[in-house]
Amino acid sequence: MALAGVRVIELAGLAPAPFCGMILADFGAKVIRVDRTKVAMSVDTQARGKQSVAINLKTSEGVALLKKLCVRSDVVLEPYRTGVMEKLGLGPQELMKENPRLIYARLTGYGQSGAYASAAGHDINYLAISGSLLSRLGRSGEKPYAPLNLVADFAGGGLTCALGIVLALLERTKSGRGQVIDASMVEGAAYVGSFVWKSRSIGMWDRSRGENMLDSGAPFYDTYQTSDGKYMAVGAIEPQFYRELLKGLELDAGQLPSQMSFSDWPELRRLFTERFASKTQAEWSKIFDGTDACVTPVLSFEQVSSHPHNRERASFIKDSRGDESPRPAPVLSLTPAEPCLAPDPVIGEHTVQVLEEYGFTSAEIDQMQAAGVVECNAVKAKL
Ligand SMILES: C[C@H](CCC[C@@H](C)[C@H]1CC[C@H]2[C@@H]3[C@H](O)C[C@@H]4C[C@H](O)CC[C@]4(C)[C@H]3C[C@H](O)[C@]12C)C(=O)SCCNC(=O)CCNC(=O)[C@H](O)C(C)(C)COP(=O)(O)OP(=O)(O)OC[C@H]1O[C@@H](n2cnc3c(N)ncnc32)[C@H](O)[C@@H]1OP(=O)(O)O
Repeated sequence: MALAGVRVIELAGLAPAPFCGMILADFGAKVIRVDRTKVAMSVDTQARGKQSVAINLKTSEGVALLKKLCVRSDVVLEPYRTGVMEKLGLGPQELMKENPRLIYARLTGYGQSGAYASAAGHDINYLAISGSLLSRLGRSGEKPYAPLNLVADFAGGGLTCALGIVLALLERTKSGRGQVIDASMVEGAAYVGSFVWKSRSIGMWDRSRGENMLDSGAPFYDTYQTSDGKYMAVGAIEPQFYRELLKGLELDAGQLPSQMSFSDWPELRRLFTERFASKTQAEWSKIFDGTDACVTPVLSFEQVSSHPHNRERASFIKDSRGDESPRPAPVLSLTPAEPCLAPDPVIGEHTVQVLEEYGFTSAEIDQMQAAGVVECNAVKAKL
């Protein structure tokens, strides 16, 4: 796999950093998640392929231990509020002094500087501050709407940070040096939203929220309920695809206003709504599959892996417990990801194994466990 041989120390966080760690693990990195001790259960639902070491960083021995792990690692990924790592004596200066090749990835909401740097926040706040995004999301006449926590946490945060890490690893092959990555979810989300910013120049966002072509304003770019309470997604933007949409809906283009007549959009939407409500999702799929109308069923969790397209590409995988999740993307022809199918690690499951790999003796591990510096839960995990 592309990242085989790369060692990552991931400090346990909420959502974006775990996703970043999972991407690296899926593509072959050895990812060691550092959990707190005395925690009943991990909230990391994106722990695929990771190992867990439980270290109490509120002890000087725990801090010294983490430093030792970082000396022999390629990447440290930290998800804490600005200044937390420095307070622990684990800031970039300390860790990179001992390992100048270390890539120090800091994944935060607001970045390492600026008025909000040390404030608490979540996806919705980062999306709000990114400006172009939250202010533009939502239906006409309604308040802004946050679309799950996908944009800031995962696209702007976890994914962007993973890109930064891979870029830094690539650069290190030339300079031999690591670097600090300041991955701010506000900036990552705004960057993901570059299209919104840069397409203002062609008038894409001249109208109010929810009244433009791609923000649910246009009737040909929206979802419609079917007679069985399911939905179809319509993305028939280009005229040739729009013609196919009308054909499938059995609407006569000659009797309708022009596609791009804003003032007629409400009437067109009413017509489309009425038509879609007359058949089931399966019936509409049969009509539109194999056409260029850009009309697809809105699939539920239950439907997704059995949809013919996803099934053919094996786009969803099942782990050893039978739980389904998306296959890692993209697909690399030479070194594809090989996602681990074993259950996620419990906290401290790999403490002994990892510390032994990093050169600690059994006696040293026992001593740290007795002193409450580390927690080893391997036996519990096998029960
Ligand atoms: C919208 C998403 C968030 C969704 C998350 C939800 C999925 C989950 C949130 C709550 C979960 C539920 C809850 O936990 C209760 C149940 C628990 C049960 O086990 C499972 C079911 C639950 C219902 C559970 C279910 C779900 O998991 C939840 C609902 C997001 O937007 S995520 C993005 C958040 N933002 C960031 O990541 C930006 C950067 N980070 C921050 O700004 C802050 O970290 C943050 C997130 C604001 C949290 O601030 P906090 O004050 O709590 O922490 P920090 O200031 O960062 O400091 C960390 C302190 O911890 C110390 N520490 C770290 N590691 C160790 C260690 N190994 N040993 C000892 N101590 C450690 C560190 O030194 C800091 O200590 P100090 O405060 O003293 O400096």
